[in-house]
Amino acid sequence: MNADLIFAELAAVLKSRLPSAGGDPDSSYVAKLYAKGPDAFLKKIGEEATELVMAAKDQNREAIIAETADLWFHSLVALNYYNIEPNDIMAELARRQGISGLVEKANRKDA
Ligand SMILES: N=c1c2ncn([C@@H]3O[C@H](COP(=O)(O)OP(=O)(O)OP(=O)(O)O)[C@@H](O)[C@H]3O)c2ncn1[C@@H]1O[C@H](COP(=O)(O)O)[C@@H](O)[C@H]1O
Repeated sequence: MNADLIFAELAAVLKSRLPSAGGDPDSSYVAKLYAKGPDAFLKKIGEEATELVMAAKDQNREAIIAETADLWFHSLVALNYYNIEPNDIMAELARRQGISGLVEKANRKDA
């Protein structure tokens, strides 16, 4: 299993679900979300994040995995809508590699 490939393949499918690409809300969950507008998928991100927190509080491993998948999926739906590629997030994480969060925070101008 190759995480990069899975993200890239999913991103390509999500692109095809945009209204501009002819996504059909009658046959596609993602196209239905896009047809409803950003509030619909942004609300799902909030819901899935809450469900992940509850799964973690319950120490339910299977639920943590499932809810994280739901959260990542709906986040990718949102990223695609805003024309941001999964690779853009990977690049940001790569940029942060090796920089302690404590050091980064201390160096913020407004810290
Ligand atoms: N990875 C996913 C994926 N993960 C979760 N979901 C859907 O997300 C929805 C929300 O999950 P919930 O557990 O919150 O279910 P719910 O409360 O009944 O949902 P709501 O009615 O509140 O929206 C469910 O309908 C899930 O099936 C997904 N739907 C699609 N994908 C991927 O997206 C591709 C395109 O999907 P379509 O656009 O539907 O063809 C698929 O081939 C998959 O690869």
